[in-house]
Amino acid sequence: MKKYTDINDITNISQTINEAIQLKKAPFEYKNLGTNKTLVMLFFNASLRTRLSTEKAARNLGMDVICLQINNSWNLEFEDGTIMNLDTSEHIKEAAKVIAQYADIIAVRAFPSLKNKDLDYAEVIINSFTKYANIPVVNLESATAHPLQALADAITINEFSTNKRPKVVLSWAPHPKALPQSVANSFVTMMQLLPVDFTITHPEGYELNSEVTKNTKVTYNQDEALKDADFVYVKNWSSYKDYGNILSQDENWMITQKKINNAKFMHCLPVRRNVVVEDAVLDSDNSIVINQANNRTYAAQIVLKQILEELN
Ligand SMILES: CCC[C@H](NC(C)=O)C(=O)O
Ligand SMILES: NC(=O)OP(=O)(O)O
Repeated sequence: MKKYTDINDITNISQTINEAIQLKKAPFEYKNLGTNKTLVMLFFNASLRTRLSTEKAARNLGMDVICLQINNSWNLEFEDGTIMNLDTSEHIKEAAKVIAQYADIIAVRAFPSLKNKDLDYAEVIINSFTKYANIPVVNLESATAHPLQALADAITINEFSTNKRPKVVLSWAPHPKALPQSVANSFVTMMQLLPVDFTITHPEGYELNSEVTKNTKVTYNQDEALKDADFVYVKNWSSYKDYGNILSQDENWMITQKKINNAKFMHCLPVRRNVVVEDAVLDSDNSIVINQANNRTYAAQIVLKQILEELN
């Protein structure tokens, strides 16, 4: 693996899932693979799980880790040819090359603007690091994707599946803030690669990018979608069509015990209790969100392992 900015950077998804599950059973088996190698993590936005699980994964492989809240560093310029006499202090061309001298692998979190769809969907920030750093780049959630989250989700579904072709539902839920489509996009992309019966449900106006959803089943009727579900993956996202805007905060889309029945409840976290999902669900045996968050370490570890193997 040369980089992990997109789920399609994984050559064999089922093998990668199985290798991650093996790593989970023996997390220090490759503890010398990353000796004298450094992971530099750059955060333009907040994080808990990604920040901690990715560092844990790197250290499990013997890597050194340096983490920078880069939004507290110099304000970077990403456009070519700009006369930088306003509020940007350093061009990504210099910053990426300088950082690459301190790192063997760079990992970046940069959420979308949710203002400019073309710029966001051009993935300017993470693609600039990939272009100018010339070392492997890992996506810690970018403007349109969260591939490490999706890999952890796939590992979790593999672990908890009780039948060969489980019914998986991605349901939108309300949230007071306008959130990225990144997690939803990557979950949809990952489900399209797995042997699952997959349905997306959301209110009208929340259709995801059709280049992502392709021919995946979509319904505006949440009750119909949730019927006989084995896994219910819940996430809020802002409108793609009416880019970055909140069109609904309909409380009827909040997940309740009554709606979820015996399905396993999944969410990438952080989750707004009693807005996205009621307490009763999160506090029940239906919820596997803690197991799901634990799998973030092994998703990151198998990705870093495959990148290190290519470097060594
Ligand atoms: C992992 C989720 C990160 C982010 N969530 C928030 C609350 O900003 C999102 O929805 O993309
Ligand atoms: N799910 C996830 O990426 O969590 P953080 O935003 O806390 O890293």
